[in-house]
Amino acid sequence: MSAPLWPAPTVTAPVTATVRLPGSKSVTNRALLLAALADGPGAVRLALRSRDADLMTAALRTLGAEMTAVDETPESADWLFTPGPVAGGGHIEVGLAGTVMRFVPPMAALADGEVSFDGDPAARKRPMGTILSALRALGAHADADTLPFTIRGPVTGGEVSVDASGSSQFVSGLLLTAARFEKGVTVRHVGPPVPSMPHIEMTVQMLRARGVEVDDSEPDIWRVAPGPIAATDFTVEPDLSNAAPFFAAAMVTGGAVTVPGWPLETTQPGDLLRHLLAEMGAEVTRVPGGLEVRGSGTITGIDADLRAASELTPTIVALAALADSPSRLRGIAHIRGHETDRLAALVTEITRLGGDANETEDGLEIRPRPLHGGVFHSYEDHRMATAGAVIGLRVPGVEVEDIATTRKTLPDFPRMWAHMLGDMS
Ligand SMILES: O=C(O)C1=C[C@@H](OP(=O)(O)O)[C@@H](O)[C@H](O)C1
Ligand SMILES: C=C(OP(=O)(O)O)C(=O)O
Repeated sequence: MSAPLWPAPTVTAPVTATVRLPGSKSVTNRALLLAALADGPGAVRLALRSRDADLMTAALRTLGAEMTAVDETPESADWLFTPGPVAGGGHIEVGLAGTVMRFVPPMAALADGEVSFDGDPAARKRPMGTILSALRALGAHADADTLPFTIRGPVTGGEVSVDASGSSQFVSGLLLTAARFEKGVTVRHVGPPVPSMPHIEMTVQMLRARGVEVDDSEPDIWRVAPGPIAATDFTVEPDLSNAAPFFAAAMVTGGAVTVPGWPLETTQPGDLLRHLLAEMGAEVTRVPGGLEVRGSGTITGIDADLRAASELTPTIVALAALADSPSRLRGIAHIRGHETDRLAALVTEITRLGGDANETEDGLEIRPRPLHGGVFHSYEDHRMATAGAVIGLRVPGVEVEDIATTRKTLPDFPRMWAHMLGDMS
């Protein structure tokens, strides 16, 4: 059965809007897990509500966390935690969430009893072997190398070598729980470069903010000392990566989009949009309390290494397909293991609309050509769906299949998109 089609709105006038974004998926899911492991009652405020965040809260409850949502809106919740021992015996559904499938198993290895994991059919294809072998090396039992699997502790911790070139989440997952391992952990990466390094910095910074001792002074080695994780009252930043399609709307239409609450300093890789979009021809300005992106309507192609911010690739590709010169994106071989094989999916969908793109060993080449309408498939990938919406702004007749898949990290993308466009479409 095919998913419903969403006619992407096309606009001719410049889009001018302020777009308030809900909390970061990456920060929310780290903060929730750390609050559940903390040494006392704490709070996670303005936590994202979305499929990935809901999967994390359900997983933590399965592991015994006592948590109550207060001040709920459709987009956010303030969670109050009363931590207790990690409980085994349960089953956890990870959906298609990398942060749940890679961050929760190390925590489950603290439980006294088995914990089983499964996820969407597409999740069974995502790489898991690296973190499951690492958990085995640290004392736990894991009965498979992909979903579904069962974890049984105890995990004692110690030293482990991993090849994290497939995902930074292998490192983040081990570090997040490691302070609770008897011996802490030393993770040594051996292999091609680790992608998405800002996400590891996010992990390290959030651990340090909770009193955990982390040594990252040597490249590719992270040491976490055993000890308590301090309880905090913590507020989640807006999701800067999710700003990408909205800023892209300003660029495609020659308008201006402002995102309030853009932090002055952050570990979110979405902050790299400031440089990437400027390089593609946007005027990017910090305005009081936010960030404004203004487009001229003309987009310049880009030659960029996106390894640090690989989750921005689908939006950058949508812009590149509408640019006035070719683009080359490098350093992103590992996104073949994201929600879908993003390199293949982007080439297929851009080509389907009359565009010209190809895969390289570690990225994509895009040569702009006039595009026509058609179905843009989303492959259960929220960022593929929003890339289709961006192209549809300029190309009439684009229909995005399964726009609801955007619920992975945004509670109501179609409403936000319509709100941004006002009555222009
Ligand atoms: O730790 C995180 O929150 C994330 C890390 C990155 O994963 P990869 O290192 O697999 O790219 C990123 O792409 C993903 O969206 C979120
Ligand atoms: C790669 C992504 O997600 P995940 O956290 O599931 O890895 C993403 O959001 O682009």
